[in-house]
Amino acid sequence: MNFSRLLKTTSALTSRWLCSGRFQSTSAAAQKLVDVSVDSKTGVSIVSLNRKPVNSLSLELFKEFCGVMDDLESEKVRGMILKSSCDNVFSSGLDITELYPHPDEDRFHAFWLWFQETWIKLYGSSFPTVAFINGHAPAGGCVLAISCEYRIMLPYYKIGLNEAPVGIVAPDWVVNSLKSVLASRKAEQLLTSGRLLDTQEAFDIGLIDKIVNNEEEALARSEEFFSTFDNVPKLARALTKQQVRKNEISKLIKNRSNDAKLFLNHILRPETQKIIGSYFKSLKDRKK
Ligand SMILES: CC/C=C\C/C=C\CCC/C=C/CC(=O)SCCNC(=O)CCNC(=O)[C@H](O)C(C)(C)COP(=O)(O)OP(=O)(O)OC[C@H]1O[C@@H](n2cnc3c(N)ncnc32)[C@H](O)[C@@H]1OP(=O)(O)O
Repeated sequence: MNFSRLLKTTSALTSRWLCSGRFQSTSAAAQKLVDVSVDSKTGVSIVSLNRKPVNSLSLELFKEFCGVMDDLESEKVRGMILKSSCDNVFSSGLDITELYPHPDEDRFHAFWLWFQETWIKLYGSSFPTVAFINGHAPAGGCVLAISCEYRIMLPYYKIGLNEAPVGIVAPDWVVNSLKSVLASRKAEQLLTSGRLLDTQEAFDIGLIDKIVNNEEEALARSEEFFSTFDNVPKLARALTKQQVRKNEISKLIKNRSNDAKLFLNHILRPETQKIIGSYFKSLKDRKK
């Protein structure tokens, strides 16, 4: 099966979950979790995550994001910049309330499939993608950033995969996305320590590509990146990118339901619930 078909294909079980209307947000019409605008100068789409206060990643946000990615694919956009509408936070990672306390199993299964779907669409997009990391990007926030092709970050924020210290083990598709950006040894150090790096450290190890001081500079640097493809036929660029990324994506597509079951089992373990619970409490207590 060729890769474009594979991207559209998923197991019957997965399709049933992704296509079912269950877990529809009642306020979806009232509040957009993902905003899209077009930079009139460059024709590039700017996609802003808009789930206040910290863009924690919920099932509803993933669903809306995937819809936006489908639209951008069919409009054949020149490029996309992913950023945040929240002050100081790009994304705070998975919404911990999807994981704790003791999530409803059906919802968690659907939540995980939509997280996978988001990664498949972002990592495998045909058009060029830039993450403008305009705030902190821990855990799932970092996953979104490393799924893009190019990363531009404002100073003095933190980025990294801090799952291990909270008892969470990253799945292989996350590990491999990180290894597509960093050498294996650096990726392992970052994952096993769970350390969050500041902008300068992230730049020094190659986790991000540019540091900018404001949005205007970010748009200019993004444009430099997008214009490197101006003389490359769109289809050849897209197929080449997918050629580089297809093994990881194909592996997940063939293993989606199992991957979801594995994480559900992990999350439901009393020890994992306990660790996530005390982590969440410490997050809340920080402000007291
Ligand atoms: C779990 C699945 C198993 C295996 C999968 C393993 C790996 C897969 C790879 C991807 C998976 C990642 C797992 C995660 O993403 S778990 C989430 C990890 N996120 C974090 O550790 C970040 C936590 N947040 C923060 O550190 C700070 O909030 C932040 C620096 C982002 C912003 O700080 P700020 O001071 O600006 O805001 P706060 O006052 O802290 O936050 C405002 C309110 O929002 C709540 N909050 C913050 N983050 C989350 C979150 N991720 N989920 C839910 N709620 C969150 C915070 O508690 C505050 O609430 P209130 O106090 O106002 O009620």
